[in-house]
Amino acid sequence: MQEIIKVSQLTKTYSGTPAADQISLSVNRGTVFGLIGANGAGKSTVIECMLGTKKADSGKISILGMNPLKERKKLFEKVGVQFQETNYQDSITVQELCQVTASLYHEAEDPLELLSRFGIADKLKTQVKDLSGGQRQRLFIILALIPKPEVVFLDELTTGLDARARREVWNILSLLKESGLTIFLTSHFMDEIEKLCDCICILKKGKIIFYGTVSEAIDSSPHSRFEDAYLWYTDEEELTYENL
Ligand SMILES: Nc1ncnc2c1ncn2[C@@H]1O[C@H](COP(=O)(O)OP(=O)(O)OP(=O)(O)O)[C@@H](O)[C@H]1O
Repeated sequence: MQEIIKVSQLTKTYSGTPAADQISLSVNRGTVFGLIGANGAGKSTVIECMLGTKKADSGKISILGMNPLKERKKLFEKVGVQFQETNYQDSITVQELCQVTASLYHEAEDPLELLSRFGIADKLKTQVKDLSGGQRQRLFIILALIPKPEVVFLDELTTGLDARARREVWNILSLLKESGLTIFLTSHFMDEIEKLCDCICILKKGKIIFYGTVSEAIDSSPHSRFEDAYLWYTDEEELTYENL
């Protein structure tokens, strides 16, 4: 299997406190990798350093054989990104946003074809702010796919979606995986991680506390359900009980 992403010993510190501490991971082509952990565990920091939007203090990062800091422009022709708090101007329509995005790349997918494939071609003239949550997330996936990427980064893609919309997004991601796309995602939903990810990495306070498959995570914990195992790894279980 071809290694698409390789991170070795990545460290990023804010005011002396490491937000990412000696992180090493590897993602093979056509697989789905899930980076998980509690709020503040360091997921966004790791992703931003991987994409070169933040500079790591130390460590090596290679995506599609490129260094994201040195070859950012070239890399972004091959990588699709959807960030957690992407803000678009309020009055922009779906069509305008797709066109602006497509214009950023040498070789772009036809947005109309993608909109049709994901069932929102009828929303072309709709303003992005007027889309439902599920339609907006589908649009964000489409925007990430416009550069015809070999790998996509999806940060908390299904947050705020209802159960049906989440399932729709899962189906889309499964189809994309079948088509050979490599997917790197973060999520706070363990059912989603269990359903989609071939390999996971659990972060706690910037450090990797588990790396492997969901089944391995369950097997190495005292629990039989993945969410219980995750809470056990991250010590969130007590907190959850206290909150009940
Ligand atoms: N620019 C910054 N300056 C100082 N501290 C920061 C900065 N960015 C992040 N941090 C800190 O680094 C730690 C990791 O934050 P990060 O956003 O990477 O976590 P996360 O796992 O993505 O969290 P969430 O699930 O809430 O999105 C947190 O303690 C956060 O407060």
